[in-house]
Amino acid sequence: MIQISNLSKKYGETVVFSDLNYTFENACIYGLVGRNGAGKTTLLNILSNYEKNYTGVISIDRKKMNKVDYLDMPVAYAMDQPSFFNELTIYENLLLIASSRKIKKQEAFDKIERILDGLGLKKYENYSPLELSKGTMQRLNNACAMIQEEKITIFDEPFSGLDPVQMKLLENVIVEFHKKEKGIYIISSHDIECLQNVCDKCLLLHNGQIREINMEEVDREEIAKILSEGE
Ligand SMILES: Nc1ncnc2c1ncn2[C@@H]1O[C@H](COP(=O)(O)OP(=O)(O)OP(=O)(O)O)[C@@H](O)[C@H]1O
Repeated sequence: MIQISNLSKKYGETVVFSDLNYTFENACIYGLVGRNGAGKTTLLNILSNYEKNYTGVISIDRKKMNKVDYLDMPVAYAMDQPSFFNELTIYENLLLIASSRKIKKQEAFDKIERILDGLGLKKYENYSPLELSKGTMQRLNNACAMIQEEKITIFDEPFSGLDPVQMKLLENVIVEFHKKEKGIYIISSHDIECLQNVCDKCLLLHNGQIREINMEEVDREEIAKILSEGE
C-alpha cells in the first residue's frame, strides 16, 4: 500500500500539487492519465524517491518513506528518459540490475529469459543498447523495471514509441507478471485503450488532484472532455 498524505509540490511559482491525498492498494494495476503538464511524471518521480523536494508524507506499507537511497526502496521505475550501461549487452544490463536487487542468479537467468521472450527482445540479447532503435530501447527500459520484482513497479509512458505488435506484447507481459507478483503497478500513459486492456483502476490527474475511476466505467470521451477543460 502506498499512502500519499498532504503532498504539496512546487517548481518556483508553478504549483503542481497542493495537499494531495491518495492511497494505492496492493495487487492493483493503476493507469495514470492527465493532460500534458498535469504532473504525472512529477508524481511518479516523488513516489520513486527520485524527486525529494516536496512537502507531505509518502508511506509504503505504513512505513514513512524517509528519502533514502533509490536502491533501498521497494520501487522499480521505468522512467520516460531511460539510461543504460552502454558498454554492456542487453542481457548483461538485465543481469546487473537483477544482482543489484539481490535476486539469486538462477532466478535472475529464468526471469531474464521470460522477459526477453515476452517482450520479443531475445534476438537483441547480445546487442549494446546503443545499437537499438528507439522503440526497442523503450522495450528494454520496461524490461529493466520488470526484472526487479519489486513491490511497486512504475512505468512512465511505457507504450510510447511501440508499434501495435509490441504494445500487445507489453500488455500481455504486464498482466502476466502482475498476476505472479501481485504488487502495485502504476502506468502513466496517454493511450487509454492500452490502459483499459491492463489496468484495474484509472486515475485522472487534473488540477493537482486525483480522481479514481473503475476501469470498466472509463468513458474515453468524458476523460477527453475533462482533460481539455481550460485549454
Ligand atoms: N524540473 C522542472 N523545473 C520546473 N518546472 C518543471 C520541472 N519539471 C516539471 N515542471 C513543471 O511541472 C508541471 C508538471 O510537469 P510534469 O512533467 O510532471 O507533467 P506531465 O503530466 O508528466 O506532462 P506530460 O504529459 O507532458 O509528460 C509542468 O507545469 C512542468 O512545466
